[in-house]
Amino acid sequence: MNSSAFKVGKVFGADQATDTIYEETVQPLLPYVWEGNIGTLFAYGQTGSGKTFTVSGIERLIAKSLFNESLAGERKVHVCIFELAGNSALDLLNSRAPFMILEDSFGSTQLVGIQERHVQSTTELLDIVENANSFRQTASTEKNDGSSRSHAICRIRIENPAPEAVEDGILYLIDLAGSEVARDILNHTTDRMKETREINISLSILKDCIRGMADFDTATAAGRPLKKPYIPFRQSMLTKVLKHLFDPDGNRGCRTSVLACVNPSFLDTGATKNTLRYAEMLQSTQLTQKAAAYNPAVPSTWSNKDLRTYIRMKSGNPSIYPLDLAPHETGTQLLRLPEDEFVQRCLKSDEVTKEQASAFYSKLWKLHIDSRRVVR
Ligand SMILES: Nc1ncnc2c1ncn2[C@@H]1O[C@H](COP(=O)(O)OP(=O)(O)OP(=O)(O)O)[C@@H](O)[C@H]1O
Repeated sequence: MNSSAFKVGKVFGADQATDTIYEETVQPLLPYVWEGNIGTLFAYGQTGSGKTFTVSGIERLIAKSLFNESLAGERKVHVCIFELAGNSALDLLNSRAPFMILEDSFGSTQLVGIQERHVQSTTELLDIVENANSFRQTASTEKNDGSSRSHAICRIRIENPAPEAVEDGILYLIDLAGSEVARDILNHTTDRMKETREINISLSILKDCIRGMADFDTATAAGRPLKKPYIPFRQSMLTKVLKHLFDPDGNRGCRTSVLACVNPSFLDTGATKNTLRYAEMLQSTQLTQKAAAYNPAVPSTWSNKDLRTYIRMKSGNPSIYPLDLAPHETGTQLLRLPEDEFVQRCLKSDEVTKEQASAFYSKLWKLHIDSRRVVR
């Protein structure tokens, strides 16, 4: 017999409960997300290896943790749940209505047309998750009678109502569709073959992104960073949603836990080795981004202090009072303000005219758009 060794963060055996997996992999993400960062959990592995079982269990445990007293500070919790099947993005909280996945001018992924629910208790969140799961597309495969034939994503957005809060925290819980090997798809119909092909394409783009990040990290660690890695995250809807992990120009703090699920059977050895190979690659990559450093030409990197300095220096004569225009906002938050409100705030400063305020709004936006061109 040949044996193979893989280095991963932690190993959980068949006798371990989902609670243990949750405590060691996902619970540590919660305080991080609570403070305005992005946490991601994704489960991958071949069909029938326990992804849906584990992620559903974790969703239930999160519903309990989010509303207990251990996380300090007032927050609002918003949830949306959707699936990515083939080339469609479908809203599981709105009877599988289609919606679009787009990128805004700040480089953030936006789910346009999806329904997001404000939840205030564990029971409410549990009901929503259960309701969404009942809409999920499943079918029987050789390995799993209730196999998920789509990627299911639960996005929990944590809004901090405090005025000085920076960004909303986001937790993504992702149950990927299972990969199937050739032996298991011999009896599939044409439609099922097409579906399997689409699943395999999106999983393969995910792997390309992981490999791209791993190569970049290895080169950087060895002191010879690649110029700018090409990571094909815009090639599938799944990796567009996971853009925060793969975009080399990303500027949000994020941490990720990955569950690599395997079947302990002799016939599945090939698929298991493949899953573990990527788990090992992910272990060294860690998919952790740091917030972008301050750049005077990129308004989305400005703190409130940087923004106030810019307003003081560049708002013209008479100058706009920084405290009137941006009492606590960052560069990104000020840019997201509707133009009317921006102008109204400027008009609080002595002798500032509407024309001057509008011109300053345009100047800031021009700088932002130019900075996006440089970033790309
Ligand atoms: N830890 C576990 N304990 C008990 N039963 C489990 C466990 N993990 C999975 N199962 C059972 O194994 C079967 C397959 O699991 P599951 O549907 O979670 O696999 P999957 O990886 O999501 O598959 P697919 O990719 O086909 O959707 C289910 O009947 C599930 O209840």
